[in-house]
Amino acid sequence: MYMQEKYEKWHRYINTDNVDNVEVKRQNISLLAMITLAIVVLAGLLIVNHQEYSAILNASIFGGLCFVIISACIFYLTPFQQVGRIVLCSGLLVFNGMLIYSGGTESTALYWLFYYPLMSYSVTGPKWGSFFSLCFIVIAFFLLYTDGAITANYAMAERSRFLLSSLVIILFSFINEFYREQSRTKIESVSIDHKRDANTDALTDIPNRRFLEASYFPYLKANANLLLPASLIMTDIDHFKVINDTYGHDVGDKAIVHCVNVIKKALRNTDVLCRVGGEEFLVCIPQMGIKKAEKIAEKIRVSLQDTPMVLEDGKLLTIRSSFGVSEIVSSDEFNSAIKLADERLYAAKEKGRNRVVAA
Ligand SMILES: Nc1nc2c(ncn2[C@@H]2O[C@H](COP(=O)(O)OP(=O)(O)OP(=O)(O)O)[C@@H](O)[C@H]2O)c(=O)[nH]1
Repeated sequence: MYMQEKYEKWHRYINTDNVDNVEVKRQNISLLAMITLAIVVLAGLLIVNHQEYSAILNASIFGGLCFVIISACIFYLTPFQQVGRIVLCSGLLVFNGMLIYSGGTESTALYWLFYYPLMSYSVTGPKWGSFFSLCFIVIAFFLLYTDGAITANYAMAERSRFLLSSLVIILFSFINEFYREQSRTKIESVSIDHKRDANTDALTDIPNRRFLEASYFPYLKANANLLLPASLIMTDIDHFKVINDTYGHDVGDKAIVHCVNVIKKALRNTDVLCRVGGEEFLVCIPQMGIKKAEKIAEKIRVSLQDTPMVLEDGKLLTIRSSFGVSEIVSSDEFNSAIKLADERLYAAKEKGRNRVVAA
């Protein structure tokens, strides 16, 4: 869910799952590919070659395999997915150091290590990818250029070419990942702005009916244990056509904004006010039964009646409204609760308007 301080509280309920999901999927697929590949290659090497390998090489391959399995468990079995990614990259970093140290079969270990910067950027993103790549280069430099630090037998030219080509890979991995991240953030913010606009009523700046169906009701359903019972208050300005016909459409628009401001003042920060029709609004009140909601509706009715709109010539225009209240007890009742609130609203109109009907 989207949350940013400059926006109003209801914006955080706008469903942005499809915006964030693609990036998470990309990182997860990279991780899955890396885990699968690492398990197949490391287990295969151990099974086939363990008799030919030195003890330190067998130990480093086995240690690498354990790290991969531990990180896969953290990633898939706990909520700490970034920790799983970091454990994987840390484990493979240690494993790479041990490979450089032992040299692998006939000191060919360096050929196996170019994957690491690419993998760490792809799995953990630009910041952690740079951190792991930097550690990788520092460890490789130390091992390759410290006399007696390793048992492997690399040619001098091989050492310098390995470090240089690793640096080139790191540079391009960084550029790639950094700008991909920037463009993703930009696209994400444009996409979120579009979503926000599509969920907002242009005249009043409050959420519209689409917000209810696409974002808010799914949010209430997902958190039913915490937020239900909830109540709905449907309200419709009385004789609004007369206001339009008497004062003009512009004053009609201002009257709608005036009502929104008055209704908002009677609500809590967690309540959501939506414009669901021309002069029809729906208030959603989580964690509230119908009895209390009826009182809130009455409070709104009275404050609308007692807060006339000031016209341009200074005259006062009293706006009244009718209300229908219903309750959502379980998460399959959203549509029926809206229908019931609507029916009660029209019962209030039938009974003479400017009243609340809740039964
Ligand atoms: N100014 C303005 N008028 C609107 C807007 N949306 C709808 N309307 C008008 O609101 C009026 C609603 O009229 P009706 O549905 O007959 O309802 P009413 O006059 O309020 O009568 P009751 O609801 O029965 O009390 C219509 O004339 C619409 O054109 C809007 O955004 N701005």
